[in-house]
Amino acid sequence: MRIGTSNSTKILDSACVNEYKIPLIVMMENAVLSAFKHMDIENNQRYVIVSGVGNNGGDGLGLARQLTAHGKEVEVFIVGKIEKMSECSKINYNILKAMNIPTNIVDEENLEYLKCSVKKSDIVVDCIFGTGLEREIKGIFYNVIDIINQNKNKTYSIDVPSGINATNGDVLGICIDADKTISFEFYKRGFLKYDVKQYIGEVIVEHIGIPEYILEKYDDREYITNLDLVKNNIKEKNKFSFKSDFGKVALFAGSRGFTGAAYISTQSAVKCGSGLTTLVCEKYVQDILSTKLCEAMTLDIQNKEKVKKLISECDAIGFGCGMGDTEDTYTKLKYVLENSKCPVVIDADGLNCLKNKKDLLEKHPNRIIITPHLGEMARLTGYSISHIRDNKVDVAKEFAQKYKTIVLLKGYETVITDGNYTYINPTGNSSMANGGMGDTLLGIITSFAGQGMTNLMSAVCGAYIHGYIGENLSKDLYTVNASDVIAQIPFVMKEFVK
Ligand SMILES: NC(=O)C1=CN([C@@H]2O[C@H](COP(=O)(O)OP(=O)(O)OC[C@H]3O[C@@H](n4cnc5c(N)ncnc54)[C@H](OP(=O)(O)O)[C@@H]3O)[C@@H](O)[C@H]2O)[C@@H](O)CC1
Ligand SMILES: [K+]
Repeated sequence: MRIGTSNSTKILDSACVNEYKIPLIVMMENAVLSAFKHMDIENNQRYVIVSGVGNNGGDGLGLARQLTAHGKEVEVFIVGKIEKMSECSKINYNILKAMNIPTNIVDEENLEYLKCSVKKSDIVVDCIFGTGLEREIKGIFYNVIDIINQNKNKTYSIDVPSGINATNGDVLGICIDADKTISFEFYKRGFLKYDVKQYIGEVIVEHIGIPEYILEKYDDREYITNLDLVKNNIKEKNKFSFKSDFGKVALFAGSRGFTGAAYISTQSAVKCGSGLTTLVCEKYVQDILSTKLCEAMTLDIQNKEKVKKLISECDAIGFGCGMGDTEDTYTKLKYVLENSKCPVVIDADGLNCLKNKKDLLEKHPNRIIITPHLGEMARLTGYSISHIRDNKVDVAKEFAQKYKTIVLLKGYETVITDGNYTYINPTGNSSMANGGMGDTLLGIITSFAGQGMTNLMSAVCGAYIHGYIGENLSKDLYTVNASDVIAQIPFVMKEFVK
């Protein structure tokens, strides 16, 4: 699914109209018909359409016609100056007048009447503002939105709940509290903002007849990951394959009190299908884990010669889980990066130790994947956590471009980007918010990178599968732990294999 802003909608609109000669009224009617499918006409009879005078309003006027044609009781309210009505809205307005479908122009005098109609309706369809909302909402527009929110039974918003800035999610004074939002072509970027989730209800993204190749040409390269993309990246195991075909990976993890992190990240890589997995750790961690890890090998990190040989031959390396935020961790990371050529996935203390030494990232462009949570990203960038949360896509992209890394910024709707292409992960839930989950994710991503997926796709597919497993398990489990996820990895990979 594509993510877009007000600007992307404008650019797409003008390309369709000017370059591909699709008249706007054709796209508007497609929008009307697409939205109509989601009006739940089987269970509802009374509709109130509230339209502005821009094209979002035009969508509403078209919907009023379609709903009437299907035998529904429809009342239309228009808010704004009729003389400013957009060309396509006017076409739909004139059709309504010719068909004797009653329309009310909202003013101070009939607000009470609007209130009664909203109260009596099954569904209010909000078509006041869409992507064209530009400034703070005041006066009669404010009152209308307030009346809808206070008196509605249900509200369905067309394209954007009126009052929300589609680009950044700011609420411009007031906004419709939608039960459902039917958006066109793009999941609006503003909907990613955490504070806005409470207003958008269920979001459906509908097509309005624009061919795929035009969308591809004009999209912003920002997407919500879908299952097909993940499936396309998980390949059937060829019957003639050897373990060497599935990647040799090493995990640098663990310290005293944090042996679990080493176990979890290593075992995740094993279960994900890596051909050969080695945990590289301090001797005391090795002594604890070498009996627990049956399939993976272990190596004492002080055995310099063997470590050097291993990392020079590895297909991917995971680094950082439970290692401690120390100078020693930084020295080890530097050594790993300088003596290997493969992708390196860095998490947790591997990131914390970089906070004042990001030049190490610059020295190794195009091979590092970092997987910070908000706190780790704050330490790395110097931005506050709230700034990162509200601007997560921009912050992740900026960092990825500057340091030429893949950034996987964890949180509600994890962001994954190489600075050019960006994916938002839709899977996972709060049942997974417990220790060890990040270690699992690192193991999965390292394994995928070692098996030959691109670094970006390793992170995208890793995040998707990790969240997918957690979400499924949470139907039966109150808390989903890392070991629950690890056990499910091979089953889900089998389910996803093409
Ligand atoms: N390709 C697609 O995706 C297609 C999209 N389509 C639809 O078009 C929608 C975009 O339409 P749009 O560009 O006409 O903007 P829209 O949201 O109706 O708002 C503009 C109006 O609001 C007004 N206004 C703004 N802020 C205000 C404020 N604070 N307070 C008061 N007034 C304010 C502004 O007035 P002005 O600023 O000119 O004074 C103007 O009158 C899009 O969301 C989708 O639903 C389809 O129909 C076709 C294909
Ligand atoms: K709207």
